[in-house]
Amino acid sequence: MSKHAPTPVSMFAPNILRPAFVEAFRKLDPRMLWRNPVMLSVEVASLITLCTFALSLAGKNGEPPFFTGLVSLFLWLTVIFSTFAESLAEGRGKARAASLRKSRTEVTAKRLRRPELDAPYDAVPAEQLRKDDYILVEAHDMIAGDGDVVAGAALVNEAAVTGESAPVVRESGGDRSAVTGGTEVIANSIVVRITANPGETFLDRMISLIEGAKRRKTPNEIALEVLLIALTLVFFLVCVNIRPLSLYSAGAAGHGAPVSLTVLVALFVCLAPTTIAALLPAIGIAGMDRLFQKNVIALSGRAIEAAGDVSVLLLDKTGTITLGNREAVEFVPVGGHTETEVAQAALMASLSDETPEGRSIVALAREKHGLGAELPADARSVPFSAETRLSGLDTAGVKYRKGASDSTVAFVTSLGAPNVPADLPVIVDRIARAGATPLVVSRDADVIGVINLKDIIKGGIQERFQQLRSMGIKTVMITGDNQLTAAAIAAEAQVDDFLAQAKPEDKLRLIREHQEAGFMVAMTGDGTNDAPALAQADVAVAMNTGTQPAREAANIIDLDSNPTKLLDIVEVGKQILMTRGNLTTFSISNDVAKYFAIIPAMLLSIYPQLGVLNVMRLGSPLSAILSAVIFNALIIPFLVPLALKGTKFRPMPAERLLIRNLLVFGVGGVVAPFVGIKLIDILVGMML
Ligand SMILES: Nc1ncnc2c1ncn2[C@@H]1O[C@H](COP(=O)(O)OP(=O)(O)OP(=O)(O)O)[C@@H](O)[C@H]1O
Ligand SMILES: [K+]
Ligand SMILES: [Mg+2]
Repeated sequence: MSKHAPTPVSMFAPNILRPAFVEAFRKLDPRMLWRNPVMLSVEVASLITLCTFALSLAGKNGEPPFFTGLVSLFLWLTVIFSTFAESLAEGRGKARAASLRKSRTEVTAKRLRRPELDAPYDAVPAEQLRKDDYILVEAHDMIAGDGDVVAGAALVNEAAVTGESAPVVRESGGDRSAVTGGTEVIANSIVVRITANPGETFLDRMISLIEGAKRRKTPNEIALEVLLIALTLVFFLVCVNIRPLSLYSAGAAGHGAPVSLTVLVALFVCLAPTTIAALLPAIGIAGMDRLFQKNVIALSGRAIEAAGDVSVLLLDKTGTITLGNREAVEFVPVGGHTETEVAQAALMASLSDETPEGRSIVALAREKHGLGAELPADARSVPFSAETRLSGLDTAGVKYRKGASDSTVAFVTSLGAPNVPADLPVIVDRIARAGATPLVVSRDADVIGVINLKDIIKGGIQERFQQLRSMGIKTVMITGDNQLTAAAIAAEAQVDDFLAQAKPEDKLRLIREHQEAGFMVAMTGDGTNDAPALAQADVAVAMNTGTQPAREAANIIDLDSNPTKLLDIVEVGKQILMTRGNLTTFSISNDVAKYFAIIPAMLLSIYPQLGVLNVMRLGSPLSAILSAVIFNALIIPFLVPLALKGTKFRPMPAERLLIRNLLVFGVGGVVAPFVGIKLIDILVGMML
């Protein structure tokens, strides 16, 4: 269906592996590594062992150089495997960012002196454009910056940003007015009001995000990291105290050697939670990348993780569940008026209405009834707002209005002596029950008729809502539209619940209520009137086809404008949380085996009784320590594919999943090193 910009398919493709390898060494710089304190401590440990290796080469250290050398080598590898995993996770994003940069070529903009299609303009380089400048974009021009269409309508090719090759309509007035810099107009001309200064555009944000420049740790990540640092500190203190203890004990026993610095450092690294610390950054980055491959731009990792815990999804109707091009298809008279009268009044009420609905009414009046009119000189226009749900025009002392049924009836009532025909509710009902939007037309205090605005539900939406339901996520449609239309669309789309006649503040309130009840709330929307609700939601997904305010209030943008994308977002969110938990369990239960390998080896010469702990029957004390260090390093690349691809997601109840994972990774984490260290010990024994 959609053609994506050429990006490397696999994280392990050669053109990703090679730069990641170089990057892995660059990340060894302590100024970069300090973001991962546990790995920084391993780097310091590697440096120390490098020194003990140099000393043993010079014969100033009792230990054999092969031992100190191999320990040092594998400690360095432990750090490099970690930086390599992170670089691999960033790889595909960097490649895509590079191709985005290329598409952001030098553009010349036509800066208008007045915000009109035929006003004179100056040609200026795109970098000189500022917020609130107006530019003219004609066929085959590249749009020079982010903005809103304020006049005209055009076909735009957004492939550079979305990877989608089918052109989309961008027009002034409605919920499809936002344009993105770097995309190309392929037919017609538009006037665009620039909304972002150079360097702050959507493309810029996207590039810096996927390059990792703006990546912040999520609260979950920080919490886990604090735990890992605390564990590391504890093991550090243990190791620091072993040396004086062993010195004293060796003296008191009169035999045995005190524990060497190399062995202490090795012990420290083996006990510290290095496996999870090494893979922690890669897990989050890879998750964002997996979403990105699905054309979803997450502006924060926190939003994705919140999606893993979402229990309610609110969606707006028009433009989110439906295609959003509500078009007038019929004028229906009431109270003995004629169809032409309705068309006439509807036309007058829409002459200055720049929304797509308004324009479609003018078009229908012209095409079907041959009507047309110039905007009268004395006209005072009443623009549509989501608050009033009404729009119209006052001219020559006559008030023309059209709007939601209750709003229009309330308006004519407010004028005094209203004429609301008895057949109005019947007509409004008929249209609404079919899932269309009825707009009631009035001329002063007279209700003349009803406009039928049709909209179409996006394809394949029902089964995706069904899937959300099976994951325990409730879907609620909120719309400014009337009860009957809302009910009809809700039934067709198969959402769990709906709220009709909602004003922007109702959407906001509904979200707050759910949040106060302790639920994580996701909101999907496209309109300016959705922006406050989007800003309040924990997970706020804006359709890329939506308005600029909606896209700014959101923390996730779906380039494909598909409301059911939340399913993918939830899945990736859950995967990130699960992968992190699983690898932490694995990493910590690994320690059990390492105790059995290292402690007896280390203190055997002082306390021969410790031999009973040597259940693994490892070759020699040196080989035991070496094997533990090698295992500790090699387990990281072994787990990289799991960290990057994420734990396979299974829709099952959370508790069962938790127990299953604890069993697999907890027990696996204990068993794996017993087997691994024993095997490496045999290999080391054969080499010596
Ligand atoms: N141009 C217009 N002139 C007059 N009334 C309109 C116009 N456009 C919409 N309406 C009426 O106002 C109501 C609210 O419209 P609005 O687009 O704000 O709804 P919304 O909350 O965005 O809907 P949704 O949530 O379904 O997108 C519509 O249901 C319709 O009855
Ligand atoms: K470790
Ligand atoms: Mg809307």
